[in-house]
Amino acid sequence: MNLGMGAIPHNWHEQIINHLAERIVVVDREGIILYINEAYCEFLGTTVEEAINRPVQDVIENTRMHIVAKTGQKELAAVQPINGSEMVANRFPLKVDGEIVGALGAVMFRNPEEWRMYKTKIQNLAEELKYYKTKVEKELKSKYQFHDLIGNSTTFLAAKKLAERISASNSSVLLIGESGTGKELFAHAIHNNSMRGALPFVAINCASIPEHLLESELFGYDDGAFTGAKKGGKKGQFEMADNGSLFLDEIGDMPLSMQSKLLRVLQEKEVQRVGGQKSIPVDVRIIAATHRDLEKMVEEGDFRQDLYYRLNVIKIEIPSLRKRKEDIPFISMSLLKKMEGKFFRKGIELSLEVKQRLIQHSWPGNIRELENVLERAINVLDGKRIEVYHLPLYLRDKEGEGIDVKEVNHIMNNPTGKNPLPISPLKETMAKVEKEALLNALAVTDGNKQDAAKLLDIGKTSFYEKCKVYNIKYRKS
Ligand SMILES: Nc1ncnc2c1ncn2[C@@H]1O[C@H](COP(=O)(O)OP(=O)(O)OP(=O)(O)O)[C@@H](O)[C@H]1O
Repeated sequence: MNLGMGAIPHNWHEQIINHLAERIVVVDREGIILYINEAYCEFLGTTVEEAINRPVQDVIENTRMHIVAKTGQKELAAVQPINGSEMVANRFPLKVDGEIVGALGAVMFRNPEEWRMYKTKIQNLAEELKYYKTKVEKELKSKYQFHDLIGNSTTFLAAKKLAERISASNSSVLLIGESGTGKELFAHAIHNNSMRGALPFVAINCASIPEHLLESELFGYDDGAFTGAKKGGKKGQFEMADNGSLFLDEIGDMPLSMQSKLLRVLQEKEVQRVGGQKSIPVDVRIIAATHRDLEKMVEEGDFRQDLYYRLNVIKIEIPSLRKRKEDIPFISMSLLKKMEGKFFRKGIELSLEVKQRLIQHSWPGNIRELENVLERAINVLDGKRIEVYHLPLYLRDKEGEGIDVKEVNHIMNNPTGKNPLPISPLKETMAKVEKEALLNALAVTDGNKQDAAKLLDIGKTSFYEKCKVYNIKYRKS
């Protein structure tokens, strides 16, 4: 029994081929046309008789059939401009007994109508792509402003004030704080409040990108820089952030080799794409953040000192929630208000005991953890009041653990986080407030008296004198 094409009558073959595909051409090893169908000739504006036995390059514009017939390498979905239109061609080498004997080429779309339909579809896709591209570009804009940063404690307000004051400058900013303290929010707000606010804000998490991809992510790559590289190359985050701000999150996790490259870019203010020769000038403000102790990392040789100095022009320490417990009730209520909208709920409140538990907890995950706890509670809540049994187990079990009842009560009686001033002789109150202001400024600048004086807008000498009066000997943390 004949199971191959031989079973099909010979005079059917051409019809089958023509129905199957589009426009077809077959060449021999030398690239001479052995077969070409009428549809293809019609499209080319020639006839089968004229085309047969001629070199394929003389008949078909931009063809590579003669090359495929030599190399034996197939080429799929290759875009081939013919007659002013972009055609999509598949080219296959033909092998008989393991030897290349020629090549088969098929150009998709049998007639101009089909081509037009395809073109419309592609056009729609291209438009969609453009739409999403602009959308993504818009999303490069920063989302948060200073008023989104919740907190009334003096340490938090001092950090926020410092951030507001330095927004306008072009200097690098280093945000230090535990995970979930709001470093990214601060970065957004600083950018938004600067002259660059309307320009791109690009964020990159140095810890989440595999080491081998970090360089091309930051600096981009040129055409053919590596296998799998996108045709035409790709812009890196530095180029994307040009004229705007680049937020380098988890900078402490950047490998040493990349630190040197980053330093070079910061010094020279130009990038070189991976695999590229050209230097591209970039004007980018760097806002870096980390939860790590960079100074210790420098001492231990894990972070470049010169890069640390470059980044640490303005250092802002964001206090952990543990260190501003007085903010907990206020932040919890503000977060609940925001969540009410998301969950279509209204008037949710916290029971007294819940407030106590929240104040007692040490919040290693800071505001992110608090957000999760509250969101979980809303999800399991039937009524309006969040009770202890709505909290996750690890918070429910805290009963009695290291409670400083006095502190908790003080915070509970002062839910806005603002310290009420005692009723005592005015001079005494003034002195108390002044001392607290000096200490807070020192805490924010990590003991740097000159910066602390600037923050309080007083002269250095006056600052030193006041420190002496109040017997302040601040030690770096
Ligand atoms: N002061 C704040 N006011 C309101 N929400 C805050 C504040 N700080 C943080 N958040 C919220 O807490 C979550 C974590 O904030 P963010 O991502 O900025 O922290 P982070 O310090 O950058 O964390 P990580 O170091 O883990 O990246 C976010 O959902 C953010 O909206």
